Amino acid sequence: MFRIKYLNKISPVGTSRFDTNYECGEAVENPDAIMVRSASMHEMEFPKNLLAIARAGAGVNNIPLEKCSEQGIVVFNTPGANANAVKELVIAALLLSSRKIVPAIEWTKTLKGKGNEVGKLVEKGKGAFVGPEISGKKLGVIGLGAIGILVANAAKSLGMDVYGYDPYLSVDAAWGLSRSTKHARTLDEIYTACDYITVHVPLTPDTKGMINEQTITKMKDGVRILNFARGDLVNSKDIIAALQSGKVSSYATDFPSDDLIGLDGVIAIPHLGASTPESEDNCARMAANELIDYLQNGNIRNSVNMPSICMPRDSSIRICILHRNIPNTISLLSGALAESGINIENMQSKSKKDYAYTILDVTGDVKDTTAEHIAKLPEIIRVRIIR
Ligand SMILES: NC(=O)C1=CN([C@@H]2O[C@H](COP(=O)(O)OP(=O)(O)OC[C@H]3O[C@@H](n4cnc5c(N)ncnc54)[C@H](O)[C@@H]3O)[C@@H](O)[C@H]2O)C=CC1
Ligand SMILES: O=C(O)CCC(=O)C(=O)O
Repeated sequence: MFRIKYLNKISPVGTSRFDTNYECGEAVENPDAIMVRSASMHEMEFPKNLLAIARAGAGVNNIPLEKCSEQGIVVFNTPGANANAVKELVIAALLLSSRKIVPAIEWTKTLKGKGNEVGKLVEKGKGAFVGPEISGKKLGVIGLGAIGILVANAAKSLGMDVYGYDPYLSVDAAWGLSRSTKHARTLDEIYTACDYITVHVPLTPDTKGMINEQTITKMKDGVRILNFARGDLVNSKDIIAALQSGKVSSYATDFPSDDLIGLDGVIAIPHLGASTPESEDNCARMAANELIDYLQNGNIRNSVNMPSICMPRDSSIRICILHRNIPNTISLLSGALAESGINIENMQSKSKKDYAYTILDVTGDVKDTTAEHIAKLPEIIRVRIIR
């Protein structure tokens, strides 16, 4: 029996994947795995037996990755599963930021009760809400991952001239990108050329505050900025100053903070990027499948802190070892198993930065003490025997 704790509401399309071998829910104690959306886990103490965390979504800045790696906790996310939902909201925000739609709707509400005068007042007042078309304008997309690519391609089909910047662009992503997207080799190319700039990078120490006074100064006067990635990518104080000076004409964000709410030019949305039934279902399904395959088979797919390994089961006993990425670890492992008379039928080992994962399908007399024996070897973080 595995115990799965939910830290947020997870779509039943995912949770229904767990059969009677699982006890699941928000009240589950001492879990083997956790499913989470945006809840912050930075202050949490993890139980010793916690094997995995699945983020039903893309961003993992709410999870203490290094602490998880050190404790042998595999962290999964669901790449691309909510990308279309975010893309659609970003396209909506491009139009909202251009056409002054939100203040216009608010103003229209003030006409309530004016009776037959409404039509006349509308025609008289609408001039305050003129805003440019997006067609023919330059859009800079920073970060061409699952979301950035969809935004770039959709904007292209709406007639925009799209510039993309991503120094780590994957080959798969490059194949998916419209060929007419202009390749910006530096951020400055985006900043100096674009009328609209949208950010789709993860929040990391490198990207934190990347939109700030210094970078805004390089942008065109009246630039419109969209942030549907993470609030801390943009320095709030600097964007507020730029909105007040008119340098930035609009800031659309999915991450409101107290200082931004209600300011002229700010379009603040309550983190709705992934809030569609389709994306909630996709993320939950993918996250549940990742957990099930890891808990039952030791396979790792879409982990952000450990290498991916998926190996078909070759024998009824599988030994899964998370360890540090240090030379000679594999030979120590195979030596220890040989000493215990255990034969390796099949194995895979992969590393990711400082960590590595080895799966061994074995035959022989694997005792419960075998795991304890292997765990005593240097650089081993966690050993699991799956029967
Ligand atoms: N508003 C919302 O509800 C949602 C927000 N997000 C946010 O959007 C971010 C992106 O999501 P996905 O596109 O699904 O992730 P992804 O991992 O597919 O794409 C991220 C891209 O950013 C690129 N990148 C990383 N550092 C960069 C840098 N310094 N400069 C330029 N490019 C850089 C990577 O190479 C990658 O191609 C997530 O990390 C998350 O924070 C994601 C889903 C929903
Ligand atoms: O689960 C959510 O609603 C948030 C989605 C998100 O921000 C992400 O996937 O990074």
